[in-house]
Amino acid sequence: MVQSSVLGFPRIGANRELKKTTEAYWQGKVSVEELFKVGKEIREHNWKLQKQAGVDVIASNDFSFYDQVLDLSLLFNAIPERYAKYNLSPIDTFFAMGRGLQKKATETEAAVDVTALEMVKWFDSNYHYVRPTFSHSTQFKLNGQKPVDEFLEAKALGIQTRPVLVGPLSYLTLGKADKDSLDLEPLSLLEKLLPVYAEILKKLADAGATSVQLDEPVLVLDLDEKTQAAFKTAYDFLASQSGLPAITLATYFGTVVPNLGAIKDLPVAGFHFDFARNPEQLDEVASILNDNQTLSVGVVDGRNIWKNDFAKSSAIVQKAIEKVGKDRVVVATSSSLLHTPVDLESEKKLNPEIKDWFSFATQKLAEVAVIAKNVSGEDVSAELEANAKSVSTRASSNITNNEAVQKRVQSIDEKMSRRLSPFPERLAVQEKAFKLPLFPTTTIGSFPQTKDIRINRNKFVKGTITAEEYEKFINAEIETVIRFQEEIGIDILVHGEPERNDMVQYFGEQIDGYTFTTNGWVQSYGSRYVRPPIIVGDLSRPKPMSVKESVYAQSITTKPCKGMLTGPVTCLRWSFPRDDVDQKTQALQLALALRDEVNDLDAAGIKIIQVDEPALREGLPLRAGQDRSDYLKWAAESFRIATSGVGNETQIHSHFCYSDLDPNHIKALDADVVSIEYSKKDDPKYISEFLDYPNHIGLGLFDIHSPRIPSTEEFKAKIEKILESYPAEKFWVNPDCGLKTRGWAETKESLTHMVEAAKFFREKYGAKK
Ligand SMILES: Nc1nc2c(c(=O)[nH]1)N[C@@H](CNc1ccc(C(=O)N[C@@H](CCC(=O)N[C@@H](CCC(=O)N[C@@H](CCC(=O)O)C(=O)O)C(=O)O)C(=O)O)cc1)CN2
Ligand code: MET
Ligand SMILES: [Zn+2]
Repeated sequence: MVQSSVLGFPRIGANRELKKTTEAYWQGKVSVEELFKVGKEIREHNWKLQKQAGVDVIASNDFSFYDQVLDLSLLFNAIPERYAKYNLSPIDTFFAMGRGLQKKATETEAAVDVTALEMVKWFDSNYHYVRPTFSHSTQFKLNGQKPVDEFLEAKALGIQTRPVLVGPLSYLTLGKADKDSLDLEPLSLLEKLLPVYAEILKKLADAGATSVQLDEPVLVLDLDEKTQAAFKTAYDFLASQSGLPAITLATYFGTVVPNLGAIKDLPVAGFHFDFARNPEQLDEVASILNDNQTLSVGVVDGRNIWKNDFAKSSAIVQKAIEKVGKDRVVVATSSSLLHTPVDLESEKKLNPEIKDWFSFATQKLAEVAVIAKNVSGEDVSAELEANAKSVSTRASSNITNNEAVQKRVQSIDEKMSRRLSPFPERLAVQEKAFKLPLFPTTTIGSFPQTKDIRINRNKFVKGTITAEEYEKFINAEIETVIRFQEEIGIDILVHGEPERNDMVQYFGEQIDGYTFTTNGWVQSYGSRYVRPPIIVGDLSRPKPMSVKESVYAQSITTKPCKGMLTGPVTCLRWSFPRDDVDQKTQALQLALALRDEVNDLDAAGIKIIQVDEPALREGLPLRAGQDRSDYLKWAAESFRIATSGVGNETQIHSHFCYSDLDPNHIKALDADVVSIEYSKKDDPKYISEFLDYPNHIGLGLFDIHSPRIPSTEEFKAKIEKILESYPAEKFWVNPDCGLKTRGWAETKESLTHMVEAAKFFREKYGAKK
C-alpha cells in the first residue's frame, strides 16, 4: 500500500483560536496556561483530523505560537544578548524576538525595551519568518525540547507522527549576522550547530520517533558551491550519529535539479520533492536515489486552493512508482498546508458552482489519501469520477471568460506604459504645484484598524447597520485621522484606509472575476492573517473603488491628500491566482482595472496617488534565469500601465516592504516617490545600493510591527546616519509601512517624534541652503 503524507497543517485553528488567544495573552488578558492549553487543543484537533482523513504520515512540530523558524532559534539558543539579558520566560523571550517588547519598570521587574528581529518573506509566499540572527557570541545549545514535547503529546493520543524541523542548511542560510558581527558568515556556524541538531534528533528517537522531516527549501534557490558542499558535511555528520530517526529531506516551491549535486549520495532515508509545481523534475531526481531511499511525491498543492486533478496527479505518482517501485513511493502535499485556508466547509456564501472547484487544507487531506489509494489499486472510482466532473465543469465554465477584458489586454500598446515626460520634467512641475519642504513627511496609508472599526464593518457586512450609517462612521474615522495629521504637522496626508478590511481583499471584493471567502484565513506572520481573494475569471473593474473616501478626505483639508491603491502585482500575488491562465495575463488585467482607478482619482482632484507594490519582490522567480527576466518585465509593465494615464503634475508614489529590494527593479517602475522599509536594515551597504536611484525615496524610519515607540532623538540619530551617505534633497520621512496593526497611543507618539525629527533637519538644512 502506497502511503500518504502531509508536510504540515495550518496551526491557526478553525476559527482563528490561535490569534485570539495569543493577542489576549499579549494584552495580559489570559494566562500563559490558557495560551498553552489552546495551542494543545489546536494540535490535537489537527492530528485527529488528519488521522481520520486517512493520512499515514502526519507531521508534528508544525505548530508554532509565532513562526517555525523562530521556534528553532529559541530551541537552539540563538537568542541575541539584547533579549537574553532580560531573563524573561522562554515564551516571552520568543515573543520579544518576534515582535519586540517595551515594558515600563514595575516594583518587581525591570523595564524592557527591545526591537524585534527582522521579518522576511518565506520564499515566494505571503508568509513571513523571523530571521535567525547570529553573532560571534552565539552559543548553540538545546533550550527546551518543543519537538519532543509535541511528539509525545501526539503519541499520548495514539498518533505516531513525523516531527518536522527546518534543516540545518536552510536554517543557517535564511539567517544573517547581527549588527555587532557583520563579518560573520552564518554558514561558518554549521559545525557548531550540527551537534545540537543531532541532540534534538536523538531525543526524538528516544521518545519513539522513527522518522523526521527536515525541510531544506533553500535547495530550490541558486546556491553557491560552498553551500552545496555543506549539505554533504551536514548530512554525513547526522548519519554518523547513532540512534537518530530516519531522515526525510524535504524541498518545495521549485525544482531542485540545478542543485542535484548537493543532495546526490546524501545518507538520508528519503527525499520529498514538489511535483505540483515542477513535475518535470521527476526523471532527474529519481535518478539520484539509491536503492533504499524513499521518494515522497508532492502532488497536492500546498500553495493554492484548486481542487486536485486526480487523474493528472495519479499519473505523476504512477511514473514515480515505475521508477522506484511501490514500496518506496509516498503520496504527499507539495509543501506544508500552512499556506491554505483551513476548511472549505465553513464557507457558506460561495456560489456552489465555484465552490466545487476548490479544496482547502482539510479537503486536501482527503485528496492525498485518495490518490494514495488509487495508485495502490484500491477502488476509489466514485471519488475519481466526482473529481473528473469538477475538473471538467470548471474547464468549460463560462463564468471565467470576459471577452471585452481579453480584447483590452490584447490592445495594450507601448505608450500606455510610459509617463508623459521623464522624471526630471515631472519633478519640476510637481515641485511648483506642491511646494513641499525639505524632508517631506508622510505615512504609508493605513492608520490603526481599531476594534471599533472592525465591529462596525462586521455590523455592516451582517446588515445590522445600513450603508449610510457605515459611511457616516467611516467618514468620522477619516476626519479623526486628517485632524491628527494636521495637528502634528504632516505634509502629505492620508485618509487612513479605515474602509478597507485588507489592502488586497478590499479591492478583490470590488473587481469582477474575483471571489472571496468569509473564513478563509491564512497566516501571514505571527498573529496576523489574511483572507486572500480568489481569482476565478477575467478581471475588470465595474466602478470606482476608492474615489469616494479619498475625495472626502481631500474635501476636509487644505493640505494635499494622497490616494492609496494596491498595485497589480500585489493584488495578484496576495490572491489565490487562477491556474488556467498565466500570471502575466492576470497582472495585465489588474493593471487595466487599476489604470481606470488611478485616472478616476486624478480626475477627481487627487494629485498624489500611491500604488503599493510590496509583493513585487516576492513574485520574483526564486532562481535567476529567463523566467525571472520575463517576470521583471511584465511586473514593471503592469505597474506602469496602471500609473501612466495621468499628467506630469500628478505625483505617483509607490511603496515596498518585507523584502531585500534590488534598486533596479524599483527604477523600472518610474514612480516619482517610493517609500521602502528600512528601519531594520542594519547593514549600511543596503543604502548605498540606492544612491544612484534618480527619483525620491522615503526610507522607513520605524518598525510598524512593534508597539515600541522610538524617541525623537532616536529618529534624529537614524536620519543623521542616513544623511552621511544619502542626499537630503531626495529624502522623504515616513514609517516602514502602514499603521493598521498599531494602536492609536503608540501611533500618535511615534509619528509626533518622527515629525519633530524631520523639522529639526529641515531647519538645519534650510539654514544651510
Ligand atoms: N493581504 C495582505 N498581505 C500582506 C499584508 C497586508 O496588509 N495584506 N501586509 C504584509 C504583512 N502581513 C499582514 C497581514 C495581515 C495583517 C492584518 O492586519 N490582518 C488582520 C485582519 C485584517 C482583516 O481582514 N480584517 C477584517 C476582519 C476583521 C475581524 O477579525 N473581524 C471580526 C469581527 C469584528 C471584531 O469583533 O473584531 C471577525 O470576523 O470575527 C476587517 O477588518 O473587516 C488580522 O489578522 O487581525 C497585517 C499585515 C504582507 N502581506
Ligand atoms: C503591506 S504594504 C501596506 C500599504 C498600505 N497602503 C498600508 O498603509 O497599509
Ligand atoms: Zn508595507
